[in-house]
Order: sequence, then structure tokens, then C-alpha cells
Amino acid sequence: MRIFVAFGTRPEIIKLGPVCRALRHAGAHVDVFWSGQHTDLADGLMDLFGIDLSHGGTGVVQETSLAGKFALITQQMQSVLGSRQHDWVVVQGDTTTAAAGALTAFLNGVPLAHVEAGLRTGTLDSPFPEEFNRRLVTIASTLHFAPTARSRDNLLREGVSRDRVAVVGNTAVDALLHARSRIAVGYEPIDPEIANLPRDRKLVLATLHRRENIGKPLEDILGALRELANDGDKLILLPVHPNPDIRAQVVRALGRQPNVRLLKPLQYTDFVFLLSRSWTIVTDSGGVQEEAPSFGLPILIARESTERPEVVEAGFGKLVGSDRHAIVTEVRRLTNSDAPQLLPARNPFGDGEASRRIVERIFNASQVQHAAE
Ligand SMILES: CC(=O)N[C@@H]1[C@@H](OP(=O)(O)OP(=O)(O)OC[C@H]2O[C@@H](n3ccc(=O)[nH]c3=O)[C@H](O)[C@@H]2O)O[C@H](CO)[C@@H](O)[C@@H]1O
Repeated sequence: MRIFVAFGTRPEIIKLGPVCRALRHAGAHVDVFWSGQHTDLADGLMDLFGIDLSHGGTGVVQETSLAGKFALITQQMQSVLGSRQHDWVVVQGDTTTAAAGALTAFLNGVPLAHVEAGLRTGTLDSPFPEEFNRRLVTIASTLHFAPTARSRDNLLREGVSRDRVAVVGNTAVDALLHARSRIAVGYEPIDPEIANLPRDRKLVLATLHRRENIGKPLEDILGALRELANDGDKLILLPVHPNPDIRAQVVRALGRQPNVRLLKPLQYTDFVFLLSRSWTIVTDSGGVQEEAPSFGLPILIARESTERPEVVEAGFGKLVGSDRHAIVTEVRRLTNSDAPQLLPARNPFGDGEASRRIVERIFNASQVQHAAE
């Protein structure tokens, strides 16, 4: 069986890395296409999951418009998928690469499997353009791998047929457990900035990168972090996303602030190491919402809505948006004791076996298809 796996951003590599490993383990021939939507953020990830790239996109980072990126990626994928040698295309999530992969698979008549299917906010332009991308991928998919029952129900409500949907968990948990095993004993962080963290400070991790937060919302969130840094008992750790608009705003607000460390984007194992040391995290990231429960870590979601309400329902997450007062109050509440207030670790997004289930289902579907031919 020959499978075309396409990804372009850091979170996609994290979430498809375990799927590539499981596919290879099951004996599939895996062609990996990397569009290069993110370049520097991918450091170390390919090695961590043993990924060998077969095809790479060019010029995607330089192209600034989303439609231009979409067109470039589609064209570059076509030059591979047009050979019609592939039994499946696999994409993940809601990126431009995923949407372009879906369109190219559909137009070439190759069955498409969607990892992390069925996430919805219900608002087509929020998050932008991810909600649109997710829906586009859904329309083109043959198999939909929903991380949770709730995401399955979203798909069923949209008319996707039940026999094409499988609830498998989120592969983010598979990746996290893989990384956690690497940092279990004697881990030396790659970034020297986090190799020597002070023991007398309460660590508050922050990650901020969502397009819709740029401007006033980000200003308010950063204002809250500045106020918290002034408390003196906390150290705010913020790996700064390379998006120039975000970087400029973050440096302006926190560049000279004591008790704040602005870090380069961390390699994934370093990031997981920090998750295991933090007291709480202020974030607008999707992946972090899925990771925090594995550490029992309470999380403040700096967004107005989340397509991962499971994290809130399970008691780990609270939506604080960009409300400065709410962020300050909640972080102070979570750091007002002598030790981190961790919850019993129980991850509503999965058990680390999602990739195995995905690969089994793809192989079974192919057998049924061949038997019918
Ligand atoms: C709208 C939305 O929610 N969309 C999400 C979005 O991704 P995201 O919001 O999860 O993206 P990030 O937060 O950038 O990173 C992801 C991971 O990177 C690690 N990390 C972080 C900082 C660092 O310094 N070093 C690291 O290693 C860390 O483990 C983190 O979880 O697109 C994905 C693809 O489609 C979707 O799956 C997902 O829905």
C-alpha cells in the first residue's frame, strides 16, 4: 500500500509523526510531502519521529497571501499525486496544506483520510482560515478520524455517514507520550535558557500565535502577563512565535520586563519538558489544550471560543479570552500556594493509541475496497 502524507506546519508534523511511524510499522510505503509552511519551527521534529521527506514544497513561506500559498501547494502536490500511484492521501487538521491536500486528492480520485476530523467552532471565519479549511477537508474525505465523540457528532450533524467516521483519540497524545518517554530521565534541555530554571519561582508558561488575537486582544493579554511578572514570585516563560506581527507586539510589551523570559520557539521535547515543570499556562494554541491534561496542568485559554470544549468540560481549561482582569485573577489563584495545583491527569483527547487505530482502519478499508474490485 502506498500512502501520501502531507503536512506543512509544526503542529501537523507533531500530529502526523506518530501516524507515519505506525504506517511504516504496518508495512506501508509512505511518501511524505512537506509544503514548508513552517520551516524553522520544524527543527528536531523530523528526527524525533524518524520522518524521511520524499517531496518538499518551495516558495510557500515567501508567498504572503493565503490564496497564493493554497495555489502553490496544490500545484506542487499535483506533480506528485498526478502520477496516480497512491492508495490514500492523509492530511491532518485545518491548515492551508491540509485543505490543498484535500482538494488535490479529490481531483485525482485518491481516497482521503482526515486526522483530527470534526472540530468546529461553528463560525466559518473564526478561527480564520482554519474553520473553513476543516470544513473543506471534511467534504473531500473518505475516512474521518475524529478525536472525540463530540467531534464525531459534529460530523454526523453535517450529514457525514456514520460508517466513515471513527473516534480514535487525538494523535497529539501519541506524540506527547513519545516525547515524554524521551525526557523521562536525565533530560538535558536543548535551549540553554531553560536548562537552568530558577527553583524559587512559579513558572507560568505562555504561548500566543493566533491571527485573530493580533492587535488589541494580544495587547491586553500581554498587559496581564506584565502585571503578573510584577508580582515577583513568578517567572513568565514565553516562546515567541516567529510571525513578525506577533513578535513585534510581544517584544514591545515585554522586551524589557523583569521576571519574563522571551524565548526562541522551543524544540518539541524542550516544550514538553517545560509543560512538565509549569504551574499553569496561558495560551491560544490548539495543541497545548490537548497536551495539558496529560500533565494534570490547569490551562487558561486566551480565546473567545474553543473547538476543544472537552478540555473545559473535563475541568482543565478555562476560557479567559483577552480579558486582562480574568487572566491576572486566574493565574494568581493557580499560583497562590506552595506547590503547583495539578489535577489528576486524565486526558479527554486520547490514550496514545490513536495512530494505531487510524492505520488499522485504513488497512481494513483498503482490504474491503480490493475485495469489492
Ligand atoms: C485553530 C487551531 O486551534 N488550530 C490548531 C493549529 O495548531 P496549534 O494552535 O496547536 O499550533 P501551535 O500552538 O503553534 O503548536 C502546536 C504544538 O507545538 C508545540 N510547541 C509550541 C511552542 C514551542 O515553542 N515549541 C513547540 O514545540 C506544542 O506542543 C504545541 O502543542 O493547527 C493545527 C494543525 O492543523 C491544528 O491541529 C490545530 O487545530
